[in-house]
Amino acid sequence: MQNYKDLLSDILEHGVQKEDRTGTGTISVFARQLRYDLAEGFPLITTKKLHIKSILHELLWFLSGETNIKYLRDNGVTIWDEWADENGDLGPVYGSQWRSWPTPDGQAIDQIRQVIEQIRNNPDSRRHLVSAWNPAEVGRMALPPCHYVFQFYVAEGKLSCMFNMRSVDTFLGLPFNIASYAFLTHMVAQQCDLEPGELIWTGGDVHIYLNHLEQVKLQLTREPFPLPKLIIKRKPDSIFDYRFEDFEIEGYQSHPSIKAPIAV
Ligand SMILES: Nc1nc(=O)c2c([nH]1)NC[C@@H]1CN(c3ccc(C(=O)N[C@@H](CCC(=O)O)C(=O)O)cc3)CN21
Ligand SMILES: O=c1ccn([C@H]2C[C@H](O)[C@@H](COP(=O)(O)O)O2)c(=O)[nH]1
Repeated sequence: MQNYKDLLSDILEHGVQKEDRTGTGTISVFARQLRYDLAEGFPLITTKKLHIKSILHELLWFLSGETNIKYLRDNGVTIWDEWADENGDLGPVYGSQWRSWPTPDGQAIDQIRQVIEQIRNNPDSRRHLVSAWNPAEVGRMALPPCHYVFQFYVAEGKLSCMFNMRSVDTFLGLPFNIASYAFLTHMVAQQCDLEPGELIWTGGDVHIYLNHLEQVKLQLTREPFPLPKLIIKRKPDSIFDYRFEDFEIEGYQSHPSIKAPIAV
């Protein structure tokens, strides 16, 4: 994960001060990319300890199509608490757009089901896309999608994934997002009888919040460890049948966690 450290250094060196919606203030650069070969290991940040449970439950919750935080709360995950209303609702965020994008004639499109069918039946297609950015519904979302679109690519028996983010909290959000899409790519590959290929992250407004600067500098003093491995213990019947217990991360060696306040 040296390239993640390089990105932090890049922002410290080239970032310009920008005010932001949360009032916290950031230093920010525009448009960056990171690449991970999933055959070389599972891309978990090792220069601080990550809470894998939150990442995996959030992904399973997206895939279930849910947009109420009840499932997360029931599983001890609090990362969406600040954005939910008094009923726990977030509006039509990721899960809703991924699984039931509304059509003008009152139907709904299950983009996840469709993209998996396409990958299986027409792997060479250049249209393996899932979009969470629905301009007609963004106004009703607690937070407009940050990772707003992802694309799969099949070549030589391998499945690669690129995910795009319009806005990136590089210290708190990005390590979660990279791990989450790595899990998703492994799962889709397994479902389509492919090997995992590359994971590519593309970021737009890539920032460090001003109240994360000390944490970032501490992280930059730490040497990365070798990457762990992901083991998926069985092959579920469909992409919607994975359970938390199906996943095991083997050999995750990391430096201690680093606390930081989240900008709301
Ligand atoms: N400012 C901001 N940054 C984000 O990354 C972010 C948002 N807002 N809003 C929506 C979601 C929620 N996400 C979050 C929220 C909290 C943590 C966080 O506090 N992480 C802690 C561990 C917390 C835990 O797992 O319980 C960390 O140290 O990584 C991470 C991602 C990602 N998103
Ligand atoms: O998965 C996520 C979700 C959110 N973020 C970050 C990016 C920004 O710091 C905020 C969103 O604020 P906007 O004003 O809507 O851009 O949350 C993330 O990094 N990853």
